[in-house]
This record gives sequence, structure tokens and C-alpha cells, in this order.
Amino acid sequence: MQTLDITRPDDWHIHLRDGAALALTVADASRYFGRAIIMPNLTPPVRNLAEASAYRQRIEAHLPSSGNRLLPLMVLYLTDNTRPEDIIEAANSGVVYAAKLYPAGATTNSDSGVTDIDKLAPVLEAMQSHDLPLLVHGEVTDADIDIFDREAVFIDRHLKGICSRFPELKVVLEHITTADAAAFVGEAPANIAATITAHHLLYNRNDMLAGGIRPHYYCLPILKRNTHQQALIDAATSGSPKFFLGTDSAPHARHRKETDCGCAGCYTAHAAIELYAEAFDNAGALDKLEAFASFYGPDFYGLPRNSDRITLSKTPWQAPEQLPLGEDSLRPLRAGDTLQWQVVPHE
Ligand SMILES: NC(=O)N[C@@H](CC(=O)O)C(=O)O
Ligand SMILES: [Zn+2]
Ligand SMILES: [Zn+2]
Repeated sequence: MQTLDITRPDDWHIHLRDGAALALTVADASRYFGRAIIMPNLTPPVRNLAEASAYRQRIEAHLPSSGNRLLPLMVLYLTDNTRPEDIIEAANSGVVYAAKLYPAGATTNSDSGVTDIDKLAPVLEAMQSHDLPLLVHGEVTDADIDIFDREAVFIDRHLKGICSRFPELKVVLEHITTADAAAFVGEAPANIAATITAHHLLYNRNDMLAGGIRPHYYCLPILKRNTHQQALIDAATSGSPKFFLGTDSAPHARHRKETDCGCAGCYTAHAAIELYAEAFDNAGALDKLEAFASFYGPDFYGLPRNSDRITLSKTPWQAPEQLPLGEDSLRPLRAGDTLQWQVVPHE
């Protein structure tokens, strides 16, 4: 039996939601991950330290009393009304580890996002001087830009400008989906990094659209063609410290995805490290998984690497058909299908 022993990984991009959903999402996230960057796109969003602290307490109420305890790293949601003082207070708190830029209307719960990125300059200045990383949902929202081009256009129109105007600002381009993004980040200075999801490593748009439309593969940024998928696999397995694990696990009730106008987001937290192991195994690069999953994220954020370990074994198992999300249920990625890797419990 093939096994793989790695330092405990962290998830640098996850949606836990709130309320009753936390029972599922916190249990799944805390099973193997040491820390998680908690996305702030609630309704209303997490806009300041007080809201981040309150949200962290609601998450902590669901942490298991024994076994691994997840450390939630909170994130502020930038709006048109965010003030530099909000940033400074958060950066000094030990609770908030980043702030997130959602262009207004770009993705799920981004209505309160930023409408004019140029006006964010004083906030970005404060983030740069207080070493608070900027996390970016990098897509333009212009109706005349094709949905498959929105990430590449965002890099050209906005990200390049932000990076040159704030050369010391730490920036994470979240959930990258294109060869353009992988190349931009790969060639940028060390303070520019990217997260990559398991589903963007495992799938391309054919998996979502060929032979029938599969709403559970629909997420934003949308899956691209296979050449982009290959560029992401190459980046994740390259050994470059600029690319690290961020699941973007994003739960939506099944009836909100299987409908006329379905929500964007794939739920992968039920089998996150297992799905990454499969993607790295498929690429013949299992030896690169540990650094991607457990080293480069904390190194970038200036945090210590986890000191304990987990063990994966190549033992096929069946993913659940559905999971309870509060009063609703959700279909996790690969529902009912065979997964190749599982985590072996340590004594
Ligand atoms: N990725 C998604 O498709 N959805 C995320 C939002 C996001 O990360 O863009 C969600 O909150 O559902
Ligand atoms: Zn996003
Ligand atoms: Zn996300």
C-alpha cells in the first residue's frame, strides 16, 4: 500500500459560511488542516475587527473538543467604505491576517465589494505599511468581457497596477484558473503569490459542460480549457513557493445549484487534502505535495509551519452522495464517486 507522510497542511482560502452551516464546514475544515484563512463574504460581510472577532467566536463554538483544533485566521472584506483605520486596527489585532478584494458583483456575496479599485489607494497604502496581505478575487465584471477572459483581463487592467503602485504589498491572487495568472505570479516578485484549488487541478471546462451540464462543477473563476488546467498543474508541482493550497471550498445548498440560475462554488472540504493528493499523484508529483500544502502558505504569511504530521494512504473509498448543510443538504464534489487517497488516523 502506498502511503505519504506530510507535515499537517493548512487551507489558505475557505468559505465556512455562518449559522447552522458551521456544524458541517468547521468539522470538515478542522479534520486535517492546522489553520485556515476564513473568507469574509457573509451577508452582511465581515468588514472590521469587531465583526471578524464575533465571527471567529461563532466558528470556535463548533470546533471539536478533542483531536485536531483548527486555528481560524480571519479576513476583512474590503468595501467602498473601508477606512485605513479599520486596516490598522485589524493588522494589530492578532485576529485578522488579510483583507479581501472582491470587485463588486464578481462572485457569490460580492455585492458589497469594491466598485472603484483606484479609490482603494489609502487602504492599500495602510495594508502595505502594516504588512497585511491583500487577497484578490481577480476577475473583472464588465458585461462585454467574456467570462472565460475575466481573470486575464483583471490582471492586465488592475493587478499589474496594484503591484507596481504598492511594490511592498503582499498580494495573493486567489484560486487562479489560467496560464496567464500562473505566468504573471511566477514572474512577479516574491511578495506576489497565488492559491490553487484542487478542482482547478483536477478538472477543465469539458468536465462541466461536455455530455451534459454539471452544476456542481460550476464555480468562479469558471473552469477553463485543458491547456490552462495543465498550466496550473505545472505551477502547483513546480516547487515554486509562490503557489500554495487554498481549497475555495464553497458550500451551497443543493437546490441553489440545481436550478435555473445556480450559485457558483464547489464543496471540497469533505475530502480536500485527499483530492489534492490525487491531483499530484496524477501528475507524478506526490513528492511536491508537502511543500505546496504545508510549507509555502505559512512561509508567505510569515507564520511557523505546523509541527505535527498526517499520513495519507492510497486506499480507494467512496465520497458521500450528500452532506447536511443546516436544514438543507449539499452535493460535495465527486459525490458518490471513488476517491483514490484517504488519511490514515494517527494513534
Ligand atoms: N468560488 C466560488 O465560486 N464561490 C465562492 C466565492 C468565491 O470564492 O469567489 C462562494 O462564496 O460561494
Ligand atoms: Zn473568489
Ligand atoms: Zn472563495
